[in-house]
Amino acid sequence: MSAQRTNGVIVAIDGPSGAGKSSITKLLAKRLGYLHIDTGAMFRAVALMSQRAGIACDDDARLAELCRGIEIEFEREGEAYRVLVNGEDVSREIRTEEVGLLTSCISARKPVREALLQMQRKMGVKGGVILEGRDIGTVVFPDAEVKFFLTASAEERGRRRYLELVARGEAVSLEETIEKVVCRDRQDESREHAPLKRAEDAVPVDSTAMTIDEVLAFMEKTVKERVAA
Ligand SMILES: Nc1ncnc2c1ncn2[C@@H]1O[C@H](COP(=O)(O)OP(=O)(O)O)[C@@H](O)[C@H]1O
Ligand SMILES: Nc1ccn([C@@H]2O[C@H](COP(=O)(O)OP(=O)(O)O)[C@@H](O)[C@H]2O)c(=O)n1
Repeated sequence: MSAQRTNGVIVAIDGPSGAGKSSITKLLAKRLGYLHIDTGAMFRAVALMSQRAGIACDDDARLAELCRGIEIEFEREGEAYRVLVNGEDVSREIRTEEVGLLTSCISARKPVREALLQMQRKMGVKGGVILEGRDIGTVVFPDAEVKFFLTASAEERGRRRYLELVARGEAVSLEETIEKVVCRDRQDESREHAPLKRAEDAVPVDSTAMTIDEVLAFMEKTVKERVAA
């Protein structure tokens, strides 16, 4: 293990939307006493700020300038966490479907990826962390001690997202939600910089027919075995 990992190992969890990354990471981090870093929330925060500033999705110069002036923090309170941008709590605002789709465009831009890469490495370098996203095991921490690639069928991931939106009171259809999930995945997989893909040494986990508890138990066991080895 790298000498910089004074707090423990780094666990990377990557995968497409709705695979269960955030839910599992939150629970796994609690069990292991590790810090949870939701990198998707960081990209969402940048997307929200670019929307507010009226920056076009492909205006790299203005996106670079925006990123230079942004400070993103996670404020933790028990199991919950808030996402702060320059001190403002944007936790709710970044979770809409609209911001999700915009995020997928913004996150493909090089200046945005470079800025967040530096922030994420700084947050995780000491170890004792689980980072979840799309490129953690391939780009952010290719030397992470444990890597998972969490997937589920597009139908199941769309169904999960649909249930979440309905519970929030949003009027959406199942078909439309599955379509949006598939569209965002395709965009994330086909981009030039840090596309969504499984690292060769990541453990694949297909959660289509697994409960959250089953996925959690498998990952916890895997991390503990790797750490012991
Ligand atoms: N294995 C699972 N079985 C059923 N529902 C799940 C499972 N994993 C996650 N979910 C639910 O699916 C939704 C999306 O999960 P989330 O953790 O936000 O995925 P991601 O972070 O990969 O986008 C949440 O409502 C979550 O409770
Ligand atoms: N490490 C990461 C994390 C997220 N992202 C981008 O951010 C978007 C939102 O990520 P998220 O994890 O919050 O999305 P959901 O899985 O919650 O739908 C993704 O669709 C990607 O475009 C990324 O490019 N790299």
